[in-house]
Amino acid sequence: MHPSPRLLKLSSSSKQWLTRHSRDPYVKQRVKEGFTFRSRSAIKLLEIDREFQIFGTENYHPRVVVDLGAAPGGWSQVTALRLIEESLKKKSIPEKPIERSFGLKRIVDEELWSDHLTNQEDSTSIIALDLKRIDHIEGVQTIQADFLSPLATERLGRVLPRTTLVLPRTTSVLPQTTLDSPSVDLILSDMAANATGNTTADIANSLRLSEAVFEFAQRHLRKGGNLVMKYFEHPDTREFQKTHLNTRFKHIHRFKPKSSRSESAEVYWVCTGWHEPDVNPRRRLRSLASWFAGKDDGHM
Ligand SMILES: C[S@@+](CC[C@H](N)C(=O)[O-])C[C@H]1O[C@@H](n2cnc3c(N)ncnc32)[C@H](O)[C@@H]1O
Repeated sequence: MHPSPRLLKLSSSSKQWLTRHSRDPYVKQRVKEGFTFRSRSAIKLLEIDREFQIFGTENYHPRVVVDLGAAPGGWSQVTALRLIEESLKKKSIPEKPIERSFGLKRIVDEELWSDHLTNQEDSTSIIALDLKRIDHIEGVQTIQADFLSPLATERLGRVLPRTTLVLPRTTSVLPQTTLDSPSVDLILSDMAANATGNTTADIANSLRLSEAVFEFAQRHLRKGGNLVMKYFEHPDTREFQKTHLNTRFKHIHRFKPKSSRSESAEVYWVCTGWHEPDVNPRRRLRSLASWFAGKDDGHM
């Protein structure tokens, strides 16, 4: 077969990309059964969820999810669909696995969907942020901002649901004290800075994003909350895991989805069980020893 005239005009790297793209089974998978996820990345999140049940188990039901680096919106679509599925499961309404029915209308009818959005008990909050504009997704609030800018912090702070903690009264004279407590159950970050071609600079940029996500978790992730974050394999990212993630999460897994291209250095941290920093020196020493021995899954 002769290549089309349009293909002939492209550079050889673009041609290679197009050929690889058209043969990629995961690109085909995202346009299955009449519904198109906006990104191939959506399939990676489905894989992560299948492996680690990040959207729900019998006794874990995330209600507030923040999706960072969300454009064009594949992960947010998956999140919206999976949270509905889990809520239907709770109500014992038979759900169909979304791998087999990607379309929202195939999973729930309009009535169930609007019931889900208005029912306080079930209400979920999905907030998606990106430098780029994200087209509307039902059930998802979108923010266009640079996550590293103060504007993003301010806008996220404004839309995040508030959970107020009423502290016990110490005396009847002083007024009751209330505190805003963290409200986020799950943070997703598929953020990736544009590659510069300089590995040192690329790793530094990627670490800056990871550190900002960790700071966000310190302010907003509730106890027991979870985090899924993309990173690029490098000794510096190992160090970041040791000094940051290992001190605050109960379990840390490093997971490379099958749908992630093998030539890409991207991997995902799947971190569960956010907790206060561990101050027991003996336990910290034991965990560090097993970390150095390479036996851990990052568990401190
Ligand atoms: C791989 S894409 C995410 C794909 C997305 N998970 C999906 O399924 O559609 C990475 C995204 O990170 C965003 N990004 C990179 N740096 C960012 C920053 N500082 N603030 C916000 N978004 C950022 C990029 O604009 C890009 O859209």
